[in-house]
Amino acid sequence: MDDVLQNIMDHAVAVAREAGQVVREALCDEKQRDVMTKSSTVDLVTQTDQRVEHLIIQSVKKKFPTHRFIGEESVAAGEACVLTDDPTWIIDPIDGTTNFVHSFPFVAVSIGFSVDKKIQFGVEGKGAFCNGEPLQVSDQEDVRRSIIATEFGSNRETETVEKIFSSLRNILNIPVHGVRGAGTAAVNMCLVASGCVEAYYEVGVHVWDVAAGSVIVEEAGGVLMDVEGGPVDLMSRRIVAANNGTVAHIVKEIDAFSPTRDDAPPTQ
Ligand SMILES: O=P(O)(O)OC(CO)CO
Ligand SMILES: [Mg+2]
Ligand SMILES: [Mg+2]
Repeated sequence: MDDVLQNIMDHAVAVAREAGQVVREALCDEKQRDVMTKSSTVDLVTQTDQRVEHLIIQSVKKKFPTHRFIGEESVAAGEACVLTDDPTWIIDPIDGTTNFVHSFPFVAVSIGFSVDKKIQFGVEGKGAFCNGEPLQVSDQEDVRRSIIATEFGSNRETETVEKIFSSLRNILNIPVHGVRGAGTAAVNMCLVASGCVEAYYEVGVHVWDVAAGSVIVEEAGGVLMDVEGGPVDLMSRRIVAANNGTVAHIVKEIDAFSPTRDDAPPTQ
């Protein structure tokens, strides 16, 4: 990794730790978990999500004034969600806001960095690390001996819920050892990267949920694909992250659908 990228990554790690401390403290303070809603009554946000995103963006702007941002709460406030070739920070200040609101203790600050539309950190084969320890995906080849992670999302339209349950039924009937969900895409992807979950799939995620996790999974030796088996498209709101191509065959059990893309032009 060249010095410029290393410098950017060091800043990302420092600001993520600072943001993590704010989230950790807010978890113990009911006032900082006051809930508001966004696209639906189950799409939650708090002042802490907004405050943490502001903290990260301001900190990065000071050091890298020409860089661009895609931030979950900025997009919710009306900013465009467009990935260009420019250096871009893709930020989810709290991934797992529903967990956060309920003090269910699995949340992540998720920060990805892209140049030329490719997520950069770690792409040069340097590996993925958790507190300095290298991460490695599971070597399990048999999906029947696997744990699969997924989530139910925040879309409660009947047709969507039916498809989510249809996929879940198919996966359970393989049969797999178990199905789990941490309530955060970023943590689910880190569970794949760390080898305790073989695969994670979801339809309905956003680019800020999966940008950072995608490179962590790949650097830990895993594979990414679309839920219909093609190449992953981080703006498509569909993702499979697996330990290897064999377990990734769960794609044939997924009842795929296509939510509105993150980079779709806003409807008037
Ligand atoms: O808590 P957030 O950031 O809304 O993210 C959810 C999915 O969109 C969990 O990954
Ligand atoms: Mg999120
Ligand atoms: Mg979030």
